[in-house]
Amino acid sequence: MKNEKHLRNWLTEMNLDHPLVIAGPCSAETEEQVLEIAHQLKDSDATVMRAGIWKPRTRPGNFEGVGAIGLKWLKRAKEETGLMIATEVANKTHVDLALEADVDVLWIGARSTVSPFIVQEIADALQGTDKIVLVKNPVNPDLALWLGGVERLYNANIKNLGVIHRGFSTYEKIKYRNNPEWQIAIDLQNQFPDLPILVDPSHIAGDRNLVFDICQIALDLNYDGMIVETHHTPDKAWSDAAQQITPDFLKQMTIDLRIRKKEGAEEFNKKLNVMRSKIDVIDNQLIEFLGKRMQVADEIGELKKENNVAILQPERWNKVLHRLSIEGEKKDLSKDFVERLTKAMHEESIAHQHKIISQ
Ligand SMILES: C=C(O[C@@H]1C=C(C(=O)O)C=C[C@H]1O)C(=O)O
Repeated sequence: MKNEKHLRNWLTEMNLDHPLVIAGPCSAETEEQVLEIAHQLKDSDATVMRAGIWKPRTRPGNFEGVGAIGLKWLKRAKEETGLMIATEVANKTHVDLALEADVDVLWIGARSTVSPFIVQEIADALQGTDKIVLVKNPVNPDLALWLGGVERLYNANIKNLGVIHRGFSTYEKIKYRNNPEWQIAIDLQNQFPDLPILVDPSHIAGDRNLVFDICQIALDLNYDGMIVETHHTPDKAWSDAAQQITPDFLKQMTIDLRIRKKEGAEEFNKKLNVMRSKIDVIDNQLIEFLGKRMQVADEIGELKKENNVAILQPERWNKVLHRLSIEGEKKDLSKDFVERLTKAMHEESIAHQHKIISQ
């Protein structure tokens, strides 16, 4: 699959003057709930209403979705409000039932994207459909697996495609439920600038108080829209209560979010170019200094070789890490960034010395 302009046709044809909004509850719970939310979303920016019908949870024993009956409720919501409807599919039966109910947008969940078997089954069941199919990132930070999922659909002649960035699982506790790892989505956009990308702030955040900020970051990174869990009484939701927002909150949020221009005017460009040349000079210096650092690491490697001393020196390495994190703090660099940078430098100097010692 190559990037092609036509990848965004389905989105362009929606003719929206704002980012695409897909909103609705984590799970369809009752017919009344689905219809109530649909009517509250009717005069919002939402074009599509979402609701989970089948909800396999991390651990069994929780509410696992209402099943196929929920599709009837969604269909009724569509008839009454004109909203398009969306749900998650995870196997051929789901696809067949969703197509029968004329669901407009189908998405593949993060736990399905990890499995090429499942994605292929879904792709085969959807073969040639003109429905919109969105692929959530896999739970693990693996861009090839994510794109592989999209490609399986593309190869099954499904042309209305997009991706949803919902963040990645981590073992350590972090501020977010799922780590956004924005760089992965940026890499995806670099390879496929015309493949529509939506943010799922609800699953990244796990907390409704963070939803706005995540949407703003995504818009600043040129995302095309958002899929947001929205419930009329979020605290009473049967699943993911903490991360759902109300339709009113959504309406205010889409007013408050700042949509920035892709490019600026002439005066802006002049100033920008001056600043960018400064960055270019500094980047060159950084590379030059890194090269110099590696030359010294090479000399240390020669010395270690002559004296038969191990490459990794944990005590020295810990001192370097500690010293640079203090220096970084003084320069207003985040601890996390300095740590990652220092580790990357260390890895490179270990690789250099390894090459020397094994010669
Ligand atoms: C350069 C050395 O080798 C390794 C690389 C280090 C670094 O890049 O700063 C530090 C300690 C060693 O693990 C060294 O021993 O000083």
